[in-house]
Amino acid sequence: MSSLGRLHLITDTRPGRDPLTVVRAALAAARADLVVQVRVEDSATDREAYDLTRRVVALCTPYGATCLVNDRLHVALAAGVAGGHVGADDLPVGAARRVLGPTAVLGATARDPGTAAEAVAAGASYLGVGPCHPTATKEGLPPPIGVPGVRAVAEAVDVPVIAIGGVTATHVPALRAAGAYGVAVVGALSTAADPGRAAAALLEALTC
Ligand SMILES: Cc1ncc(COP(=O)(O)OP(=O)(O)O)c(N)n1
Ligand SMILES: Cc1nc(C(=O)O)sc1CCOP(=O)(O)O
Ligand SMILES: [Mg+2]
Repeated sequence: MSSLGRLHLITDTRPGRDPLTVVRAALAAARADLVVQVRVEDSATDREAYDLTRRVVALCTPYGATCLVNDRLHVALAAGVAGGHVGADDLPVGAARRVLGPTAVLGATARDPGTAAEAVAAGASYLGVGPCHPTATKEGLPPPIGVPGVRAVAEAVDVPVIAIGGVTATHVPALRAAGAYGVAVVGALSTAADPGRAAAALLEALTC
């Protein structure tokens, strides 16, 4: 079975957010079960992405947690992280696999079974599947696919399915029953009054 962590925290770098404080709290709760995906605003420079990634790596390493980089695979390679995540506007999955190499963790966004199967054939080692539920974190997404949409993808592939989009701990049982291996969240941790407690609740729901 995959050793990929089940709780994926995607950094919230919007103005006024404090991503490293959230990462620290989540690591204390989820330890090696945490995957931190460094995702910066499109307007951020590569230097800013690299600097944030290096700081996240320094936090993750003592816990054995995994760090990935969203979109910017050159930053992932330069920072020495475990891999990256790509979607429809990024490098194609096959090209991303060539960039990262055969053993890297490579996530791909898939919203339907056909796209999911193609991504796996091209080298994706996990899939980000959503949006499961409405979310205010990202604009321009298609309508939510819901739990049935996650199930349809999970039934079509044999790599871990990470459900994303408006996910909170209360959604996790249904998503797991639909075949999700884990979840990826922004707001459930970055807007929580107590991110450590929120991470513990998500992890408990994912592993109970
Ligand atoms: C785990 C996970 N799933 C989906 C996404 C979305 O990636 P993408 O479609 O490339 O959109 P951006 O995040 O780049 O705006 C993700 N990042 N992680
Ligand atoms: C970055 C991203 N990608 C999505 C997709 O469906 O591809 S949903 C999303 C935002 C997830 O944030 P939250 O947990 O706050 O809803
Ligand atoms: Mg992307």
